[in-house]
Amino acid sequence: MSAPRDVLTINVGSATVKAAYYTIDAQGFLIAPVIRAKIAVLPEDAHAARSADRWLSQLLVQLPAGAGQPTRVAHRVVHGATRPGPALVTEALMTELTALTPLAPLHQAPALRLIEAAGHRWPGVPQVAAFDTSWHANLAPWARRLPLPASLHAAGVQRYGFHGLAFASVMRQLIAFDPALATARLVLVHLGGGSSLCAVADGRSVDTTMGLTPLDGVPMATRSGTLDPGVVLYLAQTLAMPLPEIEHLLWRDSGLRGLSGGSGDMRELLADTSEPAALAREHYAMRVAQGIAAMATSLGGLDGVVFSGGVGAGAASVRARIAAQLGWMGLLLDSDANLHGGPAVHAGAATISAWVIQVDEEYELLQAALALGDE
Ligand SMILES: Nc1ncnc2c1ncn2[C@@H]1O[C@H](COP(=O)(O)OP(=O)(O)O)[C@@H](O)[C@H]1O
Ligand SMILES: CC(=O)OP(=O)(O)O
Ligand SMILES: [Mg+2]
Repeated sequence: MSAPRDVLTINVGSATVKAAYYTIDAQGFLIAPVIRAKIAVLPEDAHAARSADRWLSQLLVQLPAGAGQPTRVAHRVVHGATRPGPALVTEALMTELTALTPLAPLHQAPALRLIEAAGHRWPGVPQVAAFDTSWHANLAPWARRLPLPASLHAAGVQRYGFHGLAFASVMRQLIAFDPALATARLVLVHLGGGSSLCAVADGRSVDTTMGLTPLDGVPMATRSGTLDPGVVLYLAQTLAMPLPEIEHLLWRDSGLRGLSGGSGDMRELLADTSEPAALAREHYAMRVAQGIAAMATSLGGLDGVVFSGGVGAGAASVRARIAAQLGWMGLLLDSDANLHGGPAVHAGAATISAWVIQVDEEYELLQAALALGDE
């Protein structure tokens, strides 16, 4: 198989679907500007099977006509269980990834349907899947284990962690700014539609806030994050709430949306002067700040914090509010630098450096496509 020349990348997030089109030479160097496309995921897109082909069309019309003939397509697939790296899409792989669908209901099915839609549109064009979970392949054993019996661990009920392409992108860019950070103790704070934190030592994930599914950890736009498991039992047993309703509640009606009683979109919440919106912002910032301290504890100390994602990189006031809880540990932001979005946003007196990075998951997908280029 010859080296890929035109790579289309597709990244299904919970709030957005992002595509990028790369034209590269045989050595993998870009020979034309990257072209990007983005669409919002709407509530009616919950029925992913019907949305994938339309999403692909909507993305393609944002790309120039010549960009319609990729020689390789690379997809972000959120759940890859313990797969350590990207893989070429085969029927066997699709079967394996389909079995993981219940563990990532907002992401897995849409990504798999997009793989099928691209397969129909460009028959014979090789496709690559790159997994969010692969970044966490070296989690500390104690972090990998959930506090449950070993038989469940053996059955796959473990912490996998997510946002791996985003974290890889953050580290790639961060090290370019300051090579010394390659060996530092870092907490990566990815706040988007979904949000998770990652404790990084020597460039590797050792702990993270998401677990078996991307429902765990800090509260998100519409997901609850960590919740007393007794709540789920109470909803089912005492309130007789059917399981599909519980699932809908936890994935789509909780987090910022549940707290505010309205929007889960941080841009809207920041403009909302109501009391529930204020409570939602406060709860969110406190839980994220606690998460940073928890991840720092996993590392035994902290050298740097990096904010990313739509909220993390886009909302200076949210960063300021989170950092305001962590001054005691030496996280101090420079208000001007923070307002302007960095990349370095720490104050002179800070003992922990702070950064803002725009993730480029699409570039990580390109690397995955190139890595499998000659198979
Ligand atoms: N400038 C901004 N300020 C605050 N929030 C923002 C900003 N830009 C985007 N967001 C929020 O970021 C979320 C989308 O983040 P993103 O990382 O792009 O999405 P996804 O999780 O789908 O990858 C949306 O919920 C939106 O509320
Ligand atoms: C894993 C996950 O939640 O991804 P996103 O934030 O892109 O929805
Ligand atoms: Mg994302």
